[in-house]
Amino acid sequence: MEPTPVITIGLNVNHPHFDYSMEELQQLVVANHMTSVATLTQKLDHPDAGTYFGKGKLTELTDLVNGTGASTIVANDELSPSQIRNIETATSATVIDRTGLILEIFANRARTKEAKLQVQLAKLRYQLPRLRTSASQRLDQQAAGGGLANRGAGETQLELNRRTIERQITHVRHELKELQRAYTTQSKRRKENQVKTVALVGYTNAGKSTIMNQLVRRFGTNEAKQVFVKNMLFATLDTSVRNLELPGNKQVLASDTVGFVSDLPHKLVEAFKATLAEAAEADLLIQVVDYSDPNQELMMETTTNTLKAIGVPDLPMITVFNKADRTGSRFPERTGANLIMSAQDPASINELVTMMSEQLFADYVQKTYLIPFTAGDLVADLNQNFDVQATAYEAAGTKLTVALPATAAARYHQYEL
Ligand SMILES: Nc1nc2c(ncn2[C@@H]2O[C@H](COP(=O)(O)OP(=O)(O)OP(=O)(O)O)[C@@H](O)[C@H]2O)c(=O)[nH]1
Ligand SMILES: [Mg+2]
Repeated sequence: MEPTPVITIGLNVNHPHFDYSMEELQQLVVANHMTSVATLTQKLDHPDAGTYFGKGKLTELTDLVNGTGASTIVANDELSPSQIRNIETATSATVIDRTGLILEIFANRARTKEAKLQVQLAKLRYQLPRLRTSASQRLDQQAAGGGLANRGAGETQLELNRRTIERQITHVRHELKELQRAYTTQSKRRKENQVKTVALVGYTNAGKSTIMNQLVRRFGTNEAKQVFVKNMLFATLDTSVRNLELPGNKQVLASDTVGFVSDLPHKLVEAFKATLAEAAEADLLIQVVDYSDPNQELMMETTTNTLKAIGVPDLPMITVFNKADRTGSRFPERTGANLIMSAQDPASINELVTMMSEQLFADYVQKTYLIPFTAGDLVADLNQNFDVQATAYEAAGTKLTVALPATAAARYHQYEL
């Protein structure tokens, strides 16, 4: 199927990164299987309350619609319902705003039950106020035309629609709660098992899923389970968790999360709070940045703000400047908790894993034990669960040098040399 041709429009109201946000709108359009055939922008002190653009620009837009034959207009801002309707009336084209566009992408891309419910909830919340405004304006028109009887009927219909949506919202929230209860149980079990968790977070298209796949390929306990990678905004919408075993028998759960974007609709941030709970509870965050993108600072700022908005606390973080192969920079190159790297480069992945290990297993201690031959099971235990660095067989038993968490070391205290 050919992508739908659209016209992208934007209003520059003192926007510090206006050009970039328009560029990103083009990519969002592509992610929704559309293509922008023309762009129209205007600089104003404030949007026109009724028509977004000023009068002259609106005429220009109408001409552009007629000239290009595009039947859809995509606006770079969230529009009011009356702005949408007025532009549609003037141009005879369908208008989608930035929030509606992102909601559509998410709706088409959601795969798991939870993601689908989250998106559905966000859509319903987006519709609710729109329903009220548009319907009440219809009521005004009816009232102007006379007939009080009509007005009553209209109100009833409006009430009915609103109640239907509210009921759906309640229903979806209930289903989500059920799912989250299951999730909480899982996460509690993980905590009890003291398995360390890391979450890959960052701007959409930075390479989070690619890094996840490299980690799974090299350290995964179930190699087949790769995650979806694509050069497209919002390739990942669900959090996927994978088991890793880092060198030294170090168990780690890694989660790949939904990417962020500037001006991510508030309703969606809300909606993905639960999905991103994985990140909120992680022992370590790996923020992935596209080092080859000139707008990387803005992207990092957006990531920080979004993490804050969804209530992720200040967690230990490694910042990965990815796609260095597309820049002139040397890689892998580490400075403190920052790593310049490429997801395609095995040495980079090794360096990242070293950094992860250092952060996650800082509470590991090194011990030397002498395990009598009568307690041979313990030797197998230590080998299976921890990082055994040296083994020697002596007359009194097996001598092992092991790196292990302090809490576990307490269990073997009596054998310590
Ligand atoms: N050249 C180069 N390309 C990369 C690198 N890492 C990822 N990519 C490419 O960047 C694109 C996006 O990668 P993903 O891993 O899907 O990005 P993501 O951060 O998971 O994106 P979302 O799921 O949309 O948030 C894909 O085309 C990858 O092949 C890298 O180190 N170098
Ligand atoms: Mg991804």
